[in-house]
Amino acid sequence: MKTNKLNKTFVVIIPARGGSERLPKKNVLPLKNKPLIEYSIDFAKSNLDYVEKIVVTTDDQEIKRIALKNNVQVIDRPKEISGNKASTVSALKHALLTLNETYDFVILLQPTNPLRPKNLLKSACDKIIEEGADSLITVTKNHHKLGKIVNNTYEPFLYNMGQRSQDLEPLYYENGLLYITKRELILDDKIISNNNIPVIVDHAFANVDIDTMDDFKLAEFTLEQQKDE
Ligand SMILES: CC(=O)N[C@H]1[C@H]([C@H](O)[C@H](O)CO)O[C@](O)(C(=O)O)C[C@@H]1O
Repeated sequence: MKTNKLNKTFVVIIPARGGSERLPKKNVLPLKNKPLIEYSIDFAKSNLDYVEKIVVTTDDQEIKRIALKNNVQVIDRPKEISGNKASTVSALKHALLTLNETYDFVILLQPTNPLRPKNLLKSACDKIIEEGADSLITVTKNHHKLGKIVNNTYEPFLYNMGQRSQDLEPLYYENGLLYITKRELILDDKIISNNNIPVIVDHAFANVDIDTMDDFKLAEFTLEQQKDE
């Protein structure tokens, strides 16, 4: 296996089920004429100085065809772990156990987060190695004043009504852009552990996480805006 400057091996795994419910066939929907999954494949390919291998795991023939056309390895994801309740980690674990090679870290790229800042993967890999962590997750600062509805009444959550937003305790959301996890953790059915580190992403791309047609339209809009900058 070739090694990168970090002397660790990274495999990118892109899990792409065929049977999305809210937005049918979402992983292959054309975003500006390119199937959604190709954004993650291309992103991984632009980082081949860090990444040893790119793998798509899928139960779907069309996704398989697109992945093969892009020259990446395909792992056939068994039906039992391809339903709408199947966890992402079960697909990653199956892929790792199916591959003949052993890698130090898995980089998970979700096809539903097609837009990522250019240097995200390299800076995240550098960070997890520098800090000696076993897992890494990308997050973004939340700018909403969140609350709960209890007994038909709104209750502010972790703030007081009228409190200035600058004075609130910062909260972050999981943006889904990228995860890095040590092989052993995945084999133990975990994507992040208590020893994880966050990478804070402050970029419009972090708002794009596609579950619905509205999310898809936001992706189109965000991509269009970015082109103008
Ligand atoms: C690695 C991981 O846990 N992925 C999960 C993602 C992310 O939590 C989300 O994309 C973050 O924005 O959410 C799901 O797609 C979802 O909510 O249906 C389930 C999926 O297993």
